[in-house]
This record gives sequence, structure tokens and C-alpha cells, in this order.
Amino acid sequence: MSFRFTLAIIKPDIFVKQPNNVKSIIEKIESRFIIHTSKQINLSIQDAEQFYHDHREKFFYERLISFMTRGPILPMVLEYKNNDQNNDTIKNWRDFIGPTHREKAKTMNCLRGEYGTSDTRNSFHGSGSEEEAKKEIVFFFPKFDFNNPKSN
Ligand SMILES: Nc1ncnc2c1ncn2[C@@H]1O[C@H](COP(=O)(O)OP(=O)(O)OP(=O)(O)O)[C@@H](O)[C@H]1O
Repeated sequence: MSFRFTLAIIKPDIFVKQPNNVKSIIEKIESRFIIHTSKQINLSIQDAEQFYHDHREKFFYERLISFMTRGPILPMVLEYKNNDQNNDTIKNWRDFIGPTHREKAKTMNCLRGEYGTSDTRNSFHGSGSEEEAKKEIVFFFPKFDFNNPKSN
């Protein structure tokens, strides 16, 4: 069963270190995905800790919170343009950004391979499951209308 939406984020490394790439990144995203809604924000430490709650025991947690609060982020609700029953947005976005780890991403044709600079500064986020996507969309866009996304 596929899900129509995902929560994507352009992370602070892009806004802080590569601001000139924001426009072309958004054009690349729009070539394959509809951006139903987006907003540039600065995450507070509390919000970052809430968003990454499940990672609180990981060795990279402090580094991750510090990185995600270092500059602006752009959360977006995406829908894959060729969406049908076999083409779910969550998987297509994760394939488009590529693997978490830099060395692996560099060997592939993917956004993290092109823009990421370390395992933490990997430039993009994508929800991992339908349950996560719903939770993360509501986290950033509490009024998002899942039944009528064009109204958002
Ligand atoms: N081994 C690691 N070393 C440093 N940072 C890491 C490591 N693994 C993950 N991270 C950071 O924590 C984030 C969340 O980790 P997770 O395992 O959920 O990866 P992901 O599912 O690929 O990424 P995301 O949830 O951001 O889409 C990663 O995107 C990355 O910024």
C-alpha cells in the first residue's frame, strides 16, 4: 500500500554553506514532485529534540541537534508526480535523496551524493514510513488537509 505524501526537509547545510544552490535544488525537486506546502523556518532546540526523539540514544544525537538548529531549514510536503498504486512518494523521495551515509551516497546519482558533505550534514530528510510521514507532516504543518492538498 503506497502513501501519497511525504515530509521532506532541506537541511541547514544547504542554507548556510550553499545558499546559491537552493533555487536549482527546488527546480530539481519540482521536476519530479509537487510541493504542496513549504515554509522556511529556524528549528528551536526543543523542536529539534522532539522531531529526533527516537534518535536520543544514538552517538550522533548531540551533533544532529546542533546541526539542525544551526540555520534555516525548509520542510515541504511532497507528492510524487507519477503517483499510482505502485509508485509511492515516500520511497521515490528516499531514492531521489539517496543513502544516509556520505561515502555511499557519493557513488550514486542522488541529491545527497551531489550536495551532502558528511553523514550528519547530508542535506535532506525524508520520512521513513507512512506513519512517520503523517506524524512529521502534522509536526510542521498542523493544518495540512490530507484529503484536499490543493487547498494548502
Ligand atoms: N552514523 C551517523 N553519523 C552521523 N550522523 C548520522 C549518522 N546516521 C544518521 N545521522 C544523521 O541523523 C539523521 C537521522 O538519521 P536516520 O538514521 O533517521 O537517517 P535517514 O533516515 O537517512 O535520515 P532522515 O531521517 O534525516 O531522512 C541523518 O539524516 C543524519 O543527518
